[in-house]
Amino acid sequence: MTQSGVSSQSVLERLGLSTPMDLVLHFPLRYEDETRLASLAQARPGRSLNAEGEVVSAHVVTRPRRQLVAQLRDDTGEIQLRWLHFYPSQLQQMQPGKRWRVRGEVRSGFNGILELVHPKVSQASAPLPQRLTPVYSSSEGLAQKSIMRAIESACAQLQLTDTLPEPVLAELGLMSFEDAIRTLHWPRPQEDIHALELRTHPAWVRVKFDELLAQQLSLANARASRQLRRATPLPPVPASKSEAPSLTEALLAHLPFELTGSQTRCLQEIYADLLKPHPMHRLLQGDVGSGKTIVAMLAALRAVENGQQAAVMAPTEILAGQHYLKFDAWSKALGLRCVWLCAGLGAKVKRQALADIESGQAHLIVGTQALIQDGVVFHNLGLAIVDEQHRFGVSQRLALSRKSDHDLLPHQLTMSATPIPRTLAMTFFADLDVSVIDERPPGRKPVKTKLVSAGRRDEVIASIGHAVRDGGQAYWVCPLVEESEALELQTATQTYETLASMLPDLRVGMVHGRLHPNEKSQVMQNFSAGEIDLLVATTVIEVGVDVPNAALMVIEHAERFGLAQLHQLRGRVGRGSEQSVCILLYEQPLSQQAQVRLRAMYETEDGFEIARRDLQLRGPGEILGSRQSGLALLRFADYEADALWVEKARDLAAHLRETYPEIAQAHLDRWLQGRQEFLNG
Ligand SMILES: Nc1ncnc2c1ncn2[C@@H]1O[C@H](COP(=O)(O)OP(=O)(O)OP(=O)(O)O)[C@@H](O)[C@H]1O
Repeated sequence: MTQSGVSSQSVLERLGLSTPMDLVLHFPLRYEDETRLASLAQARPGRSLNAEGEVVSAHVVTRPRRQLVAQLRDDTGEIQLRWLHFYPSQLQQMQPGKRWRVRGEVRSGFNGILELVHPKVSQASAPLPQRLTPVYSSSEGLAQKSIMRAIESACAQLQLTDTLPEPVLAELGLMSFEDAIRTLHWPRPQEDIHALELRTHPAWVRVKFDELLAQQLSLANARASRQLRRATPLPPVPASKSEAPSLTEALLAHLPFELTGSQTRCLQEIYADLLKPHPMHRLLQGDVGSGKTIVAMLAALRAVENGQQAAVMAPTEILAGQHYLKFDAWSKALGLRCVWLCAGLGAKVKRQALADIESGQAHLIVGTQALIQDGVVFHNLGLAIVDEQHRFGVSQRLALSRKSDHDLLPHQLTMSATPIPRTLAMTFFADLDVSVIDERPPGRKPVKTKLVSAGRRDEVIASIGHAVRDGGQAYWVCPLVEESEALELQTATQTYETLASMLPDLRVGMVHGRLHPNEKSQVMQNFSAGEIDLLVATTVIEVGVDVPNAALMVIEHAERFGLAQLHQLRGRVGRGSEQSVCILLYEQPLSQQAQVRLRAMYETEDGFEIARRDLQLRGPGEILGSRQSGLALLRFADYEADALWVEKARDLAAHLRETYPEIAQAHLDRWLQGRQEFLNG
């Protein structure tokens, strides 16, 4: 029991330390060196001191407040000891003539007198510890000693045997597990405290490597278990005897453009997966406007050609609606039926849609989360396409895959317009195969980005008037109000009214999150059809909106938006052959972070570069979604600083699984203890 009466066990559990492995991996925050004694003359302000001496005097002073002050002396000098709160026993302890060992941080007190405030006091001449003293993060009611004892007993219980064979350690230049753990908890005096605290010490390298290895093994297991699942292979279907072109050939002939090399390569990668009797699990990445939609449609057609259905799910009605417009137009051209499903459908239309999905009359189905609701029964779902997957929870993503019959899983293609560097993707989405569209359709001019201070708002409004009178269309993106959707709507409405009155000859429209889905898609359709000149919008237009004639975008209060979000928004322009302009209106003063973001937007239009800078600003967890990326599995390793080890861990994981599965299992078992995330990858 601890002083407060709470058991140490329950405090440890509150700290998340419930298994022996949790305790073994509860490393010190810092260390103190009590293995050497210094003389009092060596005391320096700001440094810690471990010294012995004799009490010369001790008394209680009452001004400015009651406190205990003592003087300690050795052959070289003196130091003052001070307690702001004290027990009578401490006054007793400090009787003149007694010798003590004291330890603490030296500070320069009143009149420059060097002193230790609340020093640690122990017997003089006691043997010095042989190891550096660890200091652990703790919680009220749990003494450092109790944590140390718990860790010691956990180490004894686990025995710290190595999961990796000697030759592997030698080849990688790694310390043994036991040495690493002992060094981290009880370092020898000669160890480099700095490297230990900065987590660059070889002992840290070993722990981080073990963690990365467990992560890679876990992801590889997830991938392997997918290989055991079955899916219907979707091979190319030869054109019919009548020599009519296949659906794919017909669509390619119908398109007003040729696929880029990048699109073709990604499509080939998808086709190769679809040939297999296991479910595809591929991420299609491409910068904004790189042309992912047509690649997804061609993949969907491969399912349809094989007599299977394909479904496309997107996280917002606007995005799903944009996809639907395209998929439906292509379907009509091919004589196929594409069905739309979202929450706001009227009862009759919904009934018909559900019936068509179940009977197989619907070849393609596009919609929102409504697709994974209980009432939706697919006739035979061969391919599930999920857009902007990081916006869905894991269970929602998987739910669509489970919408197939029996034990056959559909193939799964996820799409993302938030490109992350390829190596990062391969490392952290190790359970996904990745295709990247890294080329833009030809003829696109780079978007001109201008940073304009809010003081020049009126000039900007006037320039919209000019652009529209020249036949263009424009977006005006309203400020993000994170705290309140209602306030955001209010701002949008005011902006709409101001712009409409300042630009009376323009047809101004407005779209925001609170609109009924049908109204939203009506506004978007009107804008696409050129019936609206200026669209005032909240960030609902962030993803997927594709109106090539809109070549001007103004983002108000650009400093409030995240970098990825600004890039997505800007991606709505620059989709036609016209020169596009994106005006970032900002309000002074700018925070340091906002300056970095706006500068990045000004300097580059490359989504991968933007993603790289965003990673630096926000760290990967925010961007990738920590749960689905395997990042949740990492407590110690850092994706960037330890990139070199990530690759080695990946190689070793593959080697062990192939050649020494029992070692792979033992390693994973050790790291699994208490870490549920490792269980299913
Ligand atoms: N190979 C191509 N050549 C010319 N235009 C193309 C090509 N591929 C796609 N496009 C056109 O480029 C525009 C952008 O394509 P798409 O909407 O698929 O981009 P995206 O990758 O989905 O981007 P976002 O994530 O921003 O929506 C569309 O108007 C599309 O018709």
